[in-house]
Amino acid sequence: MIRAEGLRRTFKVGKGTIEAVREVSFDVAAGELLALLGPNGAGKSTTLRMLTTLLPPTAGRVHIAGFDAAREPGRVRKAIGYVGQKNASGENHRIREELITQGRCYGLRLRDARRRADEVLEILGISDLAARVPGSLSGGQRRRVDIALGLIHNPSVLFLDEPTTGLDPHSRAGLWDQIQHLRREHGITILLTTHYLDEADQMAERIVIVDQGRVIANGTAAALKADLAGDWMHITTPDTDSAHAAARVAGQMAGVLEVTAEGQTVHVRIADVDAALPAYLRLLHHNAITVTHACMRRPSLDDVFINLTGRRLEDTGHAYETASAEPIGATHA
Ligand SMILES: Nc1ncnc2c1ncn2[C@@H]1O[C@H](COP(=O)(O)OP(=O)(O)OP(=O)(O)O)[C@@H](O)[C@H]1O
Repeated sequence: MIRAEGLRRTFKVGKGTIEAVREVSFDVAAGELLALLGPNGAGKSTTLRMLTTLLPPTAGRVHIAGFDAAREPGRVRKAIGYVGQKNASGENHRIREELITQGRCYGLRLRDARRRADEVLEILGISDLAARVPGSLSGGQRRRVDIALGLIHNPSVLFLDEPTTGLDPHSRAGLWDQIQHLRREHGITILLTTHYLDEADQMAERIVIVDQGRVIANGTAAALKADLAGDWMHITTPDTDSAHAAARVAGQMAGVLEVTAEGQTVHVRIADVDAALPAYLRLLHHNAITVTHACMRRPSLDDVFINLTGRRLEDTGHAYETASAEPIGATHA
């Protein structure tokens, strides 16, 4: 449904050139929900703007719903909805009237625009806001109105640029329910960008990680974590000699990716920790090594990013907090 092939975009700034997108290629199947994740300045918004015909690529091709974006931009625009980072509705226009006006801009007859406006209000669960003006709404309500506007012409593909940024955790969870509902009940293909690692982890079917204008990973959260990070086991021993002995034992186990001894503790990165931890404890017992504490940790998407780039997502820009760490009502620039 969405195909990005060798996308590249440079910007001239003064005498220099910024390579915002160097090489981005991926596909999104019909009905799939894909999250584009990456640090600030990675090239996510630029990619989205190229996919939605708002910006011509320096090189590469875009196909949406079978149409070539360079040759048939009008048909692509009819097939897609785009919800940018800024609010799309006028401050003082009543929501339903705004929806009807924008529906008319897409060529809907008045009767159809009215019917569709009521439909999208219903889909987004905001029928009670029909007569309100955007200026009087909460952040979460406004984002729903923006998405309703993006859906007014009944697109089969929806692009959302950081739809949950600036929302409190409760509104964010509610909006995600709506986004999941759009995909599940209405079969809409959705591509969104997000800052929130845990949000991408829990909600997206597939994640494309972008860094410095390039795709560096593409897969389900579970597959990325299993392939690129591995699970961890941590065990503590009574003394450093025991820890070193325990590290040697771990080094002989199948599936081990990394072993470090730190004081009395041993950290082991390994595939399939569920099976590995009991096996490791049995081996340590067999080697007469005492264990005073043992635990395991599944990797996060941040671990995936560290393994790919050597940097933490949190350190690469601002605003890479996890959803739960953000105070209620916080906003982002
Ligand atoms: N119109 C422009 N002119 C010059 N440079 C630009 C322009 N648009 C984007 N850039 C630069 O291209 C790079 C990629 O920007 P982009 O907005 O695509 O990143 P992003 O991943 O969406 O970041 P964020 O998460 O902060 O929105 C950045 O260095 C940005 O400053």
